[in-house]
Amino acid sequence: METKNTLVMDAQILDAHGLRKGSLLIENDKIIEVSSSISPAGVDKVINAQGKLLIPGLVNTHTHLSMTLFRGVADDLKLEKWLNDYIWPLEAHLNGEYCYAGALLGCVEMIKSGTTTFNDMYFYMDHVAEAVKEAGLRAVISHGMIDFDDEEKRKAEIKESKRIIKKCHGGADGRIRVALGPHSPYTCSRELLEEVRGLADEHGLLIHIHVAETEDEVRQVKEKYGLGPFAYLDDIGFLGEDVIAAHAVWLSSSEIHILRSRGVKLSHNPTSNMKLASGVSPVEELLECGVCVSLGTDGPASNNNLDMIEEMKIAALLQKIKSMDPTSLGAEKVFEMATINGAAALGMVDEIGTIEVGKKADLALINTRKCNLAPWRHPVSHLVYAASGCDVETVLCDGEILMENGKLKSLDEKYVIELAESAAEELTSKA
Ligand SMILES: C[C@H]1O[C@@H](n2cnc3c(N)ncnc32)[C@H](O)[C@@H]1O
Ligand SMILES: [Zn+2]
Repeated sequence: METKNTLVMDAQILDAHGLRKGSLLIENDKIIEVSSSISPAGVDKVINAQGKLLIPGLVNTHTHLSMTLFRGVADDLKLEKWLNDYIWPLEAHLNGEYCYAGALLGCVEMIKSGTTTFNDMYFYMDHVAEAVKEAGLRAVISHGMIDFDDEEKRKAEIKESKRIIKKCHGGADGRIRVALGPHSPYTCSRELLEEVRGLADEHGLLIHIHVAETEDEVRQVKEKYGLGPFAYLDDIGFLGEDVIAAHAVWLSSSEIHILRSRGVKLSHNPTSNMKLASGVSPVEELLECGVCVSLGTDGPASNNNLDMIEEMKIAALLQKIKSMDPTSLGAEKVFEMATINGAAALGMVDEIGTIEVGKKADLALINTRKCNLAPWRHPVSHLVYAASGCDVETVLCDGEILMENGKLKSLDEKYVIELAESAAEELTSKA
């Protein structure tokens, strides 16, 4: 294979290890050198990063990307009503083309706001994979399985998951991995969850699931199984280091202990939890107990965007209000959640999440010379509390430049917006 070099010159480099000034040499998909100065002689492409902050591409560990199509259709509702009366009836009209269009739009939004890896649970995932491939992003994708105790549905869901594993796992030059996506303990039978555990063990795949999102869920699971959602999942032998659970809002202290001892990874989704008034996850306590908590936006119909920079700020602010203590979840910690913890949650800690030699070149450059970031003083604070996704200028994933100086390279933004607009219009007119 022909080698291709890219040099990111004179940046302020910020990752979970701290801040330093320097340059970065990329060969093909990987970072091969980080030092105070690297000569541009003989390099194929030079990115001048003077006055820019270089961060690891952000990791969004829970989303439903194609739900961009439902942005703004059902706001200001509780989860149960939102799903039952609005979202699920609309989703009954989905098809592969619509999911592709919605996912492509989501990819544009993520690239433009500095996210390079995401964990997606939805439907028609081979079409979502196509969008990820074209966009140049990295993703873990799972078919969302719901059986409501119906054996026929269970078989169909498992069959679809197996089809997606076969078709998409390792796709897009290894940027796509497939996980198993049982929706939740209140929509999936015990049999389905047990089968998922078996498949995860057999194929070495991650499990992506919603758990303990609302008080109503805890009530339902307790009524049916006599235990809280995480205690129940542990009781059936479902939990392990390969499980990434979204939300984890309503937890007992014994369940926090279970999460820690089983090595379960969490995805905290503060905006969605606030918008649906689901509750406030005890993130600070979980982190103190040694649980890996990462960050996600949830779908763009309950957020209503995919901006991980905004999500970091909301996560930090929400913990401060929960504890009524402004020292809770400071900027450094929340930045770790959006980068290295996300990488750890997805089993990619050796590949992404920090800026280090040997890791993938998944990076975002932020313009520091913006009115909302002046005076440029405290990079991690400015990133979390003052910046937004709009301040991201240049993005690389797997060594490829996906956006340069605000211009998308891998996708045609105007075309993608039009495609999604017409898919959304067609879809909502059917419902
Ligand atoms: C994969 C499935 O998950 C649903 N979904 C989207 N957002 C949430 C949420 N916050 N909680 C539970 N389910 C959700 C999608 O609408 C789809 O039906
Ligand atoms: Zn979700």
